[in-house]
Amino acid sequence: MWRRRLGALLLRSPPSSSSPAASSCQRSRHHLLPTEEPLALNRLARLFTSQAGSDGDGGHSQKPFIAFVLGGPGSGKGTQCTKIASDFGFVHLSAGDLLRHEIASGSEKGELILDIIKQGRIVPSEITVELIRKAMEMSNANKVLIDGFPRCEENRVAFERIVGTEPDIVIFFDCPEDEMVKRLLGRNQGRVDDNIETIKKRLKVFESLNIPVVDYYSSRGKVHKINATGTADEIFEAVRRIFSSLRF
Ligand SMILES: Nc1ncnc2c1ncn2[C@@H]1O[C@H](COP(=O)(O)OP(=O)(O)OP(=O)(O)O)[C@@H](O)[C@H]1O
Ligand SMILES: Nc1ccn([C@@H]2O[C@H](COP(=O)(O)O)[C@@H](O)[C@H]2O)c(=O)n1
Ligand SMILES: [Mg+2]
Repeated sequence: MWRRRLGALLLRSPPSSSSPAASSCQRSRHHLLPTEEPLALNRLARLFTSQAGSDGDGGHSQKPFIAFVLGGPGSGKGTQCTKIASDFGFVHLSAGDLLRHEIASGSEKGELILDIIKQGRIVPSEITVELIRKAMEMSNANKVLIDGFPRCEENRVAFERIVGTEPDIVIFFDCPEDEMVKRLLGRNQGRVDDNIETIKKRLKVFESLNIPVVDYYSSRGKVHKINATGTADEIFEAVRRIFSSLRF
């Protein structure tokens, strides 16, 4: 059972050091918020030790099929994920949406996340991975799209460590910067990061931290690169060809 393996992995995880919260991808080691590590590890350890060996929880006994969906800000990840979810029966988990939901909850962690998102930086990996892990557990899905994750090498490593698995495929939407900027400035959804100053920072972070992750998965033969120019429907035709050829 993939969850049981995850439990074992968690219980073997070496303790991380605590440090003041900052954007973890800008730092070189794994960091947790001061109160985060005992909370996360205890909760996870409890979950996986109490459920180990029990398939009667209604959960899937097999690892879900996981597609990471990457691309620059405004490249159309969310738009295409909605279509994939509807046509191919995937659950769509957007890392950005999960973080915004945490902000909306009014939690202390949400205040930290808001501050980082306003700066176009990357939220500490353990926070994001824990939100994704919980959402995966709750959805109980066997096909999952994880949109906007991993954004940096540390995100990637934290996912493998905490969730205990790798993506089956990685979709990469390749879009020119001027097109992404135009789309973001026209999005009009009231996002705190859709202003030209933050967009410039997000583009820099994308180039310096996210592209290396795409390169990593390319070297492992997992990346499907899609030209993200044209209409959303035209792009989805290319997406459809990829998903139609998969065996989940
Ligand atoms: N092919 C397209 N042509 C023109 N506009 C598009 C296209 N695809 C998406 N859009 C629009 O561009 C904006 C950004 O799209 P979307 O939210 O899907 O991007 P994203 O990659 O999820 O961005 P972010 O990383 O900021 O969440 C939206 O307003 C969306 O309606
Ligand atoms: N793995 C992630 C994903 C997102 N963020 C932060 O959220 C912002 C918005 O993300 P979108 O995918 O909705 O564009 C992003 O700019 C980051 O600040 C993150 O830290 N880690
Ligand atoms: Mg999005």
